[in-house]
Amino acid sequence: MIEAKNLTKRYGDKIAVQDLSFTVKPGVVTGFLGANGAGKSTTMRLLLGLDRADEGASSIDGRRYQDLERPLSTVGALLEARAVHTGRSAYSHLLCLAQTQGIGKKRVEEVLSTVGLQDVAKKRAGGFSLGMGQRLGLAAALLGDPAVLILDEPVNGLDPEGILWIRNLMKQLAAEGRTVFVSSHLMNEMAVTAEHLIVIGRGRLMADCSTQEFIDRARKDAVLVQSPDADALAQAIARAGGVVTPNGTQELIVADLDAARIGEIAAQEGLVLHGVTTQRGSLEEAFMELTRESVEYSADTGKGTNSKVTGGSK
Ligand SMILES: Nc1ncnc2c1ncn2[C@@H]1O[C@H](COP(=O)(O)OP(=O)(O)OP(=O)(O)O)[C@@H](O)[C@H]1O
Repeated sequence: MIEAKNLTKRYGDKIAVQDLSFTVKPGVVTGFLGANGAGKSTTMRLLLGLDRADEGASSIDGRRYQDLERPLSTVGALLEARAVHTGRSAYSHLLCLAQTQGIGKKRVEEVLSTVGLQDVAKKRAGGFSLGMGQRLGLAAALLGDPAVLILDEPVNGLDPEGILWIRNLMKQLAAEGRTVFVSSHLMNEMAVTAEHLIVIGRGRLMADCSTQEFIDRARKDAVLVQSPDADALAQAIARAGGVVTPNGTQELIVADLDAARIGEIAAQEGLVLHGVTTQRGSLEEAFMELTRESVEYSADTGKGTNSKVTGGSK
């Protein structure tokens, strides 16, 4: 389990992370979502003791990262895939890492095969593509068979097949009971990967809830209604509490009432319906909107001004 309590990190005048508190539980993939520059990498560096928080504290399995006796066996991290000694082969890179923590050769071979690099294990890591570099970084994270994984934008540079592969791997690692904390700026990717989401904007917590809850809350569905009796139907829908926007002479866009209810109203009123289609709002758009609100709020001076966005998020 990962815990962050009131984490704040400043770089000069710039506040990268502000009073951030959350808990990441084992058994599910938790997505760490935020626009570029929201503070995801900074938070992950703080969790891993690579940077010092100005205020607040964090722990992994109840202990500060610095106090872990065998860090690689407790928490595996993927921060920067390119941080590999370019002249070394993938195998020797992993072997060097393994030897610092008393991990054997067999485990090196195992993780190379888990990430699908067994055939290029003896090749120079410097010549690897970005996607292969990500796989190697992931192999390093898995080396100590850790119960906690912290992965910063792991799908970066991967092709669609690689993205699917890493998505399934993360789910499998979580299903094994591990804590999997993965950052991304891509809402749609997180929607299909993570069961729980921690969303930040400008270093502040905006949401901490299940992915389904976030989607339900963020999405504004509308219903497209086609009818030769559009005017009469519009009035009946409005009386029932729907918000109607005419869209041409025979079309209405309705908010705040679902398709089934609209069908019932038409039947009750004896009005002809040609079509009733629920239009799902784009998740990516909803996320951008949420992020934009937080940016505007925090730019606004006031403390705690993002409470509107965080409201009911637990
Ligand atoms: N070492 C640093 N010195 C100064 N400013 C920094 C430093 N590291 C991060 N920042 C700033 O802190 C803010 C948060 O950056 P961070 O990299 O944590 O965001 P992020 O959410 O990971 O973004 P991205 O998705 O682009 O990686 C940004 O405005 C960034 O410019």
